[in-house]
Amino acid sequence: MTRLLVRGARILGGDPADLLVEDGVIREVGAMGAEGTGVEVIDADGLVALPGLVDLHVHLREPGREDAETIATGSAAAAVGGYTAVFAMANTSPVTDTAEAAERVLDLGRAAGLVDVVPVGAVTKGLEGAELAELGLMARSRAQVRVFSDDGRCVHDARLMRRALEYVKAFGGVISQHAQDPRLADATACCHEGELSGRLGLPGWPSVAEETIVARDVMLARHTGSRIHVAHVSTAGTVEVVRWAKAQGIDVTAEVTPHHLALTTDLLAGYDPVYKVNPPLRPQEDVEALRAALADGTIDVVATDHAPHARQDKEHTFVDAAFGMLGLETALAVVSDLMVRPGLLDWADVARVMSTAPARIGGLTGHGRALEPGSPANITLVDPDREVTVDAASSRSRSRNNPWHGRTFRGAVHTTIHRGTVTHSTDTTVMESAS
Ligand SMILES: NC(=O)N[C@@H](CC(=O)O)C(=O)O
Ligand SMILES: [Zn+2]
Ligand SMILES: [Zn+2]
Repeated sequence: MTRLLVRGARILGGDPADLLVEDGVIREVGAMGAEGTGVEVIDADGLVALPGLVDLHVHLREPGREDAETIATGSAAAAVGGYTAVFAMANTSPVTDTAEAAERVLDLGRAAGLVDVVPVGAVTKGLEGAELAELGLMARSRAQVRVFSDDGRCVHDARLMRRALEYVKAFGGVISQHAQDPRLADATACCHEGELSGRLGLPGWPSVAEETIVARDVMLARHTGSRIHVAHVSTAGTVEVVRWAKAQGIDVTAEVTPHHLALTTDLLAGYDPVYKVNPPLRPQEDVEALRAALADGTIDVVATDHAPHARQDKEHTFVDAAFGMLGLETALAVVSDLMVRPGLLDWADVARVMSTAPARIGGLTGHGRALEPGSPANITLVDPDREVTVDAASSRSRSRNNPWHGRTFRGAVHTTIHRGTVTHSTDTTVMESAS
């Protein structure tokens, strides 16, 4: 029997307690005596214990672009970031649009063994936006797909979106929408449309291209009685729509990325493609609205949209570079520094937005649970006072498109425990007591 004792962690930032883990399950929580023999002990004095983090939105690139990331390297980055489960988007090659493809992602995740890798199924075949994929077969497969998304592309055909919502309702699924009206923001659009895009001569991506799709989708969710999730919200107007829809009782949830909470469009002035991302970085007013919406619960989740890209795809002129940036290893530090330190969120809120809510939205029962006896031992220990300076070169990701290189954050993941096994630790004092 493998036993692990976490000594004196502040549960959700509250009172300290000991957590005893046996065979992948939390057995006891409280004040425990001497550990006895054969117990691995983690001294968690001063650390905060959260339920293992869950990321609703990552790109792991396997199959097809293993030069940018694999399920194994992405899982390693996830463990470093405090994650115990990640939802792997379907925009791989081939696309995850069949039961077999979804099961393959699941199996590769299990083989890597560091986090639960949960496949997201495509909404439409080949992400082409023309014909629904095999949603029911993916749902009934071993992978039990519950989240469907054409992420990278918008499901822009209202009739298809309506059908998809009706379909997934039958098995409690959800559609995660990449909201980008392709007529208002086409594939070349790469900079928030405003004064700066004009000055830089970059094709503009107006906020309204996101907001109109979200407005349409919440009405389709109301009409169908189904569930919609808005991926990577980037504008204040989208926040208003989501707030209104929730007030109507519409079943909508929303996520924000660490980069949209922290970075603004003026970073594009140097034309550095590391800041090229979809949706684009927005002005400060939007960033502030996003922070406020996360704090007041209008936005449910922080998801990274971890989007690794190989050098040859990213190191181009701005207009030719790929969209996307890394996020898994740094998300908790960004949220700690930007949201917890100024008092916009407390650690119980972080547990909600980075674990409980994403697990619930994605239908994962083994994650996001209270740290109490009987729960699976998915636990993240955070050192709220540790300062870390991000070094892109030391990333576990296979890619280097890291927008945080050189930045210092206060608050860092200390240890990640996945199903009772330590998958990441910054602590050299983790020890096995003599048996
Ligand atoms: N976010 C991005 O800029 N890129 C994502 C796709 C996406 O999330 O839309 C990718 O797959 O690289
Ligand atoms: Zn997207
Ligand atoms: Zn994405």
